[in-house]
Amino acid sequence: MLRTLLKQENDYSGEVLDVTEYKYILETIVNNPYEGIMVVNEKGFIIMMNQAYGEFLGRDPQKTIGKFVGDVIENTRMQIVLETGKAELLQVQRINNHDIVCNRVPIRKGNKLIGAFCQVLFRDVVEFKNLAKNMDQLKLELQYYKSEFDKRQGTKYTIDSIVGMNAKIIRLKELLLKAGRTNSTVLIQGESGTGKELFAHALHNASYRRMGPFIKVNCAALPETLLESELFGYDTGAFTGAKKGGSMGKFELAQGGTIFLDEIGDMPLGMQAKILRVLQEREIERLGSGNSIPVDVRIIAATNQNLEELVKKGEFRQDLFYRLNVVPLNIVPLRERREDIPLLVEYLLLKLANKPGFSKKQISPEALDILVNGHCWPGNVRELENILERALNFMGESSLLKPVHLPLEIFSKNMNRKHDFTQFVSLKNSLEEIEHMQLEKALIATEGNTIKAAKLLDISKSTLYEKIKKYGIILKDDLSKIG
Ligand SMILES: Nc1ncnc2c1ncn2[C@@H]1O[C@H](COP(=O)(O)OP(=O)(O)OP(=O)(O)O)[C@@H](O)[C@H]1O
Repeated sequence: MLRTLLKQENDYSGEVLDVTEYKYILETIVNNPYEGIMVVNEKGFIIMMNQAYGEFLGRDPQKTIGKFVGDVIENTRMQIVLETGKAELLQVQRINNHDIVCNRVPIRKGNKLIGAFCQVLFRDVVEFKNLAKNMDQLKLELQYYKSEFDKRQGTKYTIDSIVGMNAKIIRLKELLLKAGRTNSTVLIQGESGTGKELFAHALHNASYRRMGPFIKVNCAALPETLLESELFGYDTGAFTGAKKGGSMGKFELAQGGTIFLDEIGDMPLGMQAKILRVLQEREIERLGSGNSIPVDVRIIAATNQNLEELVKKGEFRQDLFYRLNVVPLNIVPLRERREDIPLLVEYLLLKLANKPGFSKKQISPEALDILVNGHCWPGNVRELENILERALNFMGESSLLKPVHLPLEIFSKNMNRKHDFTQFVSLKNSLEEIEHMQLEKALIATEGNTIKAAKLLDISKSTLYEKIKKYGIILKDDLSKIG
């Protein structure tokens, strides 16, 4: 019948097994030395027992044939399986002082139950427990690597995270989307804190590689020898202390995804030659191995240095520069797109509000005016983010970010600034505004010490208290509560 089945159900064009071969295969399976197998008829009499089961019982299997199963095997439940007709899988059964793990399965011919078989999967539950333990361990390891992998991917930013309506930023976003459709190498240049990494994340997420890994390498952070093994991995014995079995490098980890070579301008010349080779050949060689491994990786490089200048000085390879600069993205410094500052402030205040300990705050027009017009932003968006975070720390319970909450150097530079929005403010109001600011500033500078603050402002302590009351300044021991 099995033979007919094979003939009917298989389109398999190879040779069909004949009955003798089939019998041989089945016998080999039944007699395999790793698994005890026993078969009973519908009445519970043993009709087959393999050598492995016999050895485990310490009996000659042939001599068990025809005996009632309950007389041969301790704690057997074969009769129950025959009664219920239900399989019992992965059951623990105590035999010869061992807790074995077995399957008990009924055998049917049509609707009729004609017997059952038992399969000993583990001769001791300890074996099984060890396996389960190993599996738990593997599950934990898998979870760990998964979370590490997700962390490495860490591409939480998309094109929508790039805030800005400046024409150059819009053009850059368009370029980014176009580059997302290709596999071309991208070189992102821009001052520190302009958002180069943000653009790299967004590009990865805008590309077909978004489901693949995003692997970042800081080329400035490691000495040449370490950088090489970090990038290309190594084989067993590549150097003293090399892990047995070797290790994958970042290029291999980035297979199918993107590798982000940050601070490429700081890469040593020797390494530059090796990166050039990867760009040309699209393959890498682990340290200490003669074998090439093909890599399917998109390369994004970034630097805050002027690479062309470095090329002129002989500190950066010209050929590598050309290879990297296929799609150039030059990020505009913040001082050249001041019109984006209000948008960025709004976005960053929201972003900060999600951090523990912070809540949503508004910014006063005066403070915003200072941020837009009163500072040159050498640290770009990162500096703006830091300044806002610092201000939130100073503000305490106050809901409005005022100039006084800005860092001293920015605040003092802008003390006399005529705010753009100030059209016709009564003299009384503007004087009060300045007085209020000065009071808060002095209290911040003296960490809430009223004697020192009064001295700084050249007024008496009682006048200081009067004014504190007038402007509703909350004095708390904690400086951060001054609002
Ligand atoms: N256009 C933008 N919109 C929103 N957030 C931005 C923008 N540009 C930068 N940021 C934020 O500013 C911070 C600094 O950005 P990022 O780390 O990408 O700068 P970078 O140019 O890579 O800096 P570095 O050269 O120092 O490595 C990040 O928190 C980033 O999210």
